[in-house]
Amino acid sequence: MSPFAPGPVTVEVPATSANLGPGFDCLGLALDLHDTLVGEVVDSGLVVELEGEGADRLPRDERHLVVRAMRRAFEALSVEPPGLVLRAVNRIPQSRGLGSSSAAIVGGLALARALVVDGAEALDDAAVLRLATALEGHPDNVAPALHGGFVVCGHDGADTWAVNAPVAPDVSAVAFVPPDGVSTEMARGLLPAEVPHAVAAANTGRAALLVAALGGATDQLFRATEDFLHQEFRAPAMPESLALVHSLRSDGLAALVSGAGPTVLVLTDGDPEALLGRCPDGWVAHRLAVDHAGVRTVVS
Ligand SMILES: Nc1ncnc2c1ncn2[C@@H]1O[C@H](COP(=O)(O)OP(=O)(O)OP(=O)(O)O)[C@@H](O)[C@H]1O
Ligand SMILES: N[C@@H](CCO)C(=O)O
Repeated sequence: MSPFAPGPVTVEVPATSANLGPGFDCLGLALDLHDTLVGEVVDSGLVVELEGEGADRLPRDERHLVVRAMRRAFEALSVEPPGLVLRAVNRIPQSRGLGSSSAAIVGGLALARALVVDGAEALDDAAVLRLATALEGHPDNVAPALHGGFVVCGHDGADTWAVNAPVAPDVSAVAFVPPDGVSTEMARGLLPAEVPHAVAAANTGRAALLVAALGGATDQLFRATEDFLHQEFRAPAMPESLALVHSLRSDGLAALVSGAGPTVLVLTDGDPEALLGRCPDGWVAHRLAVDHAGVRTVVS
């Protein structure tokens, strides 16, 4: 009997915003903007069809990140498909700090396990989180892409963990996406090896406050999105993003650099429409609700 489920199988995977200000590498939020992946096991070969964001740039062979993630999942499940077709409709802007690589990784792992009979039991969410974190290098985008909602997460040499925390129903976000990207790898290279104890202490307080603020104490969102660990260090790679963050914050708005940037995200418990006029020329503004589902298989 074939170990593979009859295809094609479709998964949808959300964009994510990591850090959210002070939660460097440990806080992330899933957002209502999705890539769609359709996969099928066939007799031979590899076909990759792309539409939308990155379709003119991304490789259409084994180097494609979704394909690499799928291969990793098949390996973990001890199966090897004779051939594979992947169709991707990409809506998440890439290299902008909205978790596109994590969406590709989590989407690829989820798609592969859905293509294997009993794959979801053999490769459960905890296993997907471990594999995805290993591929991405840190968990704060992959965890919300997997689970949806607001996630507190971390990893060390032995363990990877992710816990959902509540989000007040009136919280939503506006993302201001600049025309040019910055690679996460490059942005991580700008960070210092050490910070003073007082800086670490201040940042810890803001991160803890953010959990309470998103959970309902929304009058604290402005203070709770203050960061001391990464945003300013990355300014040389994204000066316009930092200028926009400063300008929005000077008006009391809970603005932050999304992930490794350069997108600027504003968290609000008010009318997001009112923020759209702050979008710089040439940038694109997205009003984004919180995604509570995480990656999901679409049953047609
Ligand atoms: N949908 C996709 N399909 C295939 N590869 C992708 C896809 N999305 C991203 N990638 C790969 O990941 C790279 C971008 O990853 P990077 O971590 O730099 O940015 P990001 O994930 O968009 O931002 P952040 O991690 O700050 O949220 C792209 O250059 C591409 O190689
Ligand atoms: N925590 C990560 C998120 C981007 O992937 C960073 O800021 O580098």
